[in-house]
Amino acid sequence: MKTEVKICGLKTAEAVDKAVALGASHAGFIFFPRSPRNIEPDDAGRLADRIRGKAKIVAVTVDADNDDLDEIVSALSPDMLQLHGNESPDRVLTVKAVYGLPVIKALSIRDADDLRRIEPYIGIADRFLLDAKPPKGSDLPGGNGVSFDWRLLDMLDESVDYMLSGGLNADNIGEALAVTGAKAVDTSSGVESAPGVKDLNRMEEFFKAVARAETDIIARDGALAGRSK
Ligand SMILES: O=C(O)c1ccccc1NCC(=O)[C@H](O)[C@H](O)COP(=O)(O)O
Repeated sequence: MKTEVKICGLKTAEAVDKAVALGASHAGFIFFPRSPRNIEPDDAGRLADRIRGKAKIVAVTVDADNDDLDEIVSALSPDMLQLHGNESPDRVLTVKAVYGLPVIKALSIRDADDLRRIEPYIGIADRFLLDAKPPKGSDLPGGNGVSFDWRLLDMLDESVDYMLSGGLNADNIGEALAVTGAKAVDTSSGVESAPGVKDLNRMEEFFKAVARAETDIIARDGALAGRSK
């Protein structure tokens, strides 16, 4: 099956068009003023109009209140909301009820206890984005370009629908997919030339690396199945 790819932190028409041309399943827009990827809702809405129906439009917010969400949802008309702060399961339920949109709940992972924090959201969040814990000193909850130990995901129930995130780039996505078997991945700084500046060549390299990994995994699984006959 084709891996879903979310490109996050899009800010320009060139990057948005390229993401979709390369086959991105999701396009993420960041609404967090401290981020180098922050975008005004109206600007994001204009960019999203270029690709509506071709990739899912995701509004990424951090502990946003309803006033902020009202403005973002009305300007962007997203397909999904990504809640990337400390939103509780109750808050996720409220956001879903108020906006009638599916929610991706982002969780930051460093160890097994962090992964267990997924439990109260199961059946509430529509999808999870498993990102690395921000490094000490970072004032961004995401987009930090760091990975977590992917082997932790061995303990995750197979029914959990998640996107693998955190420090993914063309050099490590093959190993990340081989270790986790993730069906969906997310990248931001790994396809940038500077914070907030998407690099079209790096985006292309990322998609090529995903395609190579898919071929390798099919070959590996085929060889394993052959051996067990
Ligand atoms: O990317 C940001 O600047 C950001 C800021 C505030 C909240 C979330 C943010 N990013 C969310 C994402 O979905 C990123 O793609 C994810 O954190 C992975 O980023 P990276 O490690 O740079 O690939």
